[in-house]
Amino acid sequence: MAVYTHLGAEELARLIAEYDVGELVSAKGIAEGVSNSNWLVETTGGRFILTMYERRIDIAQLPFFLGLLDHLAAAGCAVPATIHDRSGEALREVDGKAVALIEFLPGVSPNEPTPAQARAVGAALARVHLAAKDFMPQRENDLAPKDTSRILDKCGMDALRSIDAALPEIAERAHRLVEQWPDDLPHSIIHSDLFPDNVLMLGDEVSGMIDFYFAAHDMMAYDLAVTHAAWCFDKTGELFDAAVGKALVEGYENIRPLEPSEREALPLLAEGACLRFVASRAEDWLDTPADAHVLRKDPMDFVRRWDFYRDQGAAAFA
Ligand SMILES: Nc1ncnc2c1ncn2[C@@H]1O[C@H](COP(=O)(O)OP(=O)(O)O)[C@@H](O)[C@H]1O
Ligand SMILES: N[C@@H](CCOP(=O)(O)O)C(=O)O
Repeated sequence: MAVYTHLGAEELARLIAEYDVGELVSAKGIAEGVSNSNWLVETTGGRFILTMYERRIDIAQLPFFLGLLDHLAAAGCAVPATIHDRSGEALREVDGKAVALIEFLPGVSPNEPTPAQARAVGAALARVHLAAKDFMPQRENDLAPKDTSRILDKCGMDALRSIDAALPEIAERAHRLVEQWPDDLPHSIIHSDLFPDNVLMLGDEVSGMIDFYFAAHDMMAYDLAVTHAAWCFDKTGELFDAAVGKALVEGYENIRPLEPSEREALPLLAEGACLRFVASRAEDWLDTPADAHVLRKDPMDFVRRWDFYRDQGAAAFA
C-alpha cells in the first residue's frame, strides 16, 4: 500500500487549482510504492502524479531532487518533469506535508526483465550520468558503505540474528568492505535505486525513470553496479541471468564507455550495492510492525547476491 494520507475531494480540487493544469476530473490512489503516498490525477488538461512525501525523505533536500528531475527532463532524459504552480514553485504543502505534482509518464515496470530491456536501461542510466554532470547542486550519498555498515551495527547483533542467523557475520563482512572501498572513480549524480519497479517501459524502450529520492553525488560505476544487482537476479537473489547482466553493461557502454579502473572495480562496487540493500532492508524489517500493511523486503535476497559477487568476482561481469 502506498497511500498513507486521505485527501478529500475539496482539498484535492483546491490544490490542483494552484496549478495551471485544468480542472480536477479524478484522483486515484496508487497501490505500488512504499515510502510516499501517490495519486494518479486526471484533469481537463491531462494526467499527473501527485506525490505526498511521507517518510525517509528529508524535506530540506526535496528542492535538490525536484530540481534534478527538471534538469534531466530538460536534457532529454526519460524522467518526469515537475509541474510548477502559478507562483513558480515545484513544492507545496498540504496539511503540513510536502507535495509535488509530477508529469505522468506511460509504461509498466518489467517483472522479468529481458536482455533487450536491460540494454535500454543501461543506456538510459548512462544518459542520466552524462546529463547530470552540469547539475550544480550537490548532495552527498548518505548510504555509502561506511554509512550502511553503521546502520547494520546500529540494528544490533541480536536483532539481526532474529531476522536471520547469517546476518551478524554479514555485519562483520561489511566492516572489511568499508576498508577496501574506492572513492577515486569518476563521479556524477547517481540514481542509487534503479530497480525494475523504478523504471517504466513501453516494450523494450525506457519511457520513464522515477523515484530519484536517493540520488546523490557518487561514483557512476557504483550506480551501474546497483542496477546490475537489481536487474540481473530473480527476486530472492538465487538465480543470476548472465544475458541480462551482459546487455545492461553493453547498453551503458554504448553511451558512456567505462574506464578500465571502473570495469575492474565493478565486482567490489556490486558488493557495496548489496550491503546497501541488506542494511536498509534489515533496518526497515526491524522498524516495521509484523501486522503493518507494508510488504517487508527480505535482506537475505541481497546477502545471496553479495555471496554471488564475492564468489564470482570479475566473472560476474564477463
Ligand atoms: N511520473 C510517473 N509516471 C507514471 N507513474 C508513476 C510516476 N511516478 C510514480 N508512478 C507510479 O507510482 C508508483 C509508486 O511510485 P514511487 O515513486 O516508486 O513510490 P515510492 O517512493 O513510495 O516507492 C510507481 O510504481 C508507478 O506506478
Ligand atoms: N529498492 C529498495 C527499496 C527502496 O524503496 P522504494 O520503494 O523507495 O524504491 C529495495 O528493494 O530494497
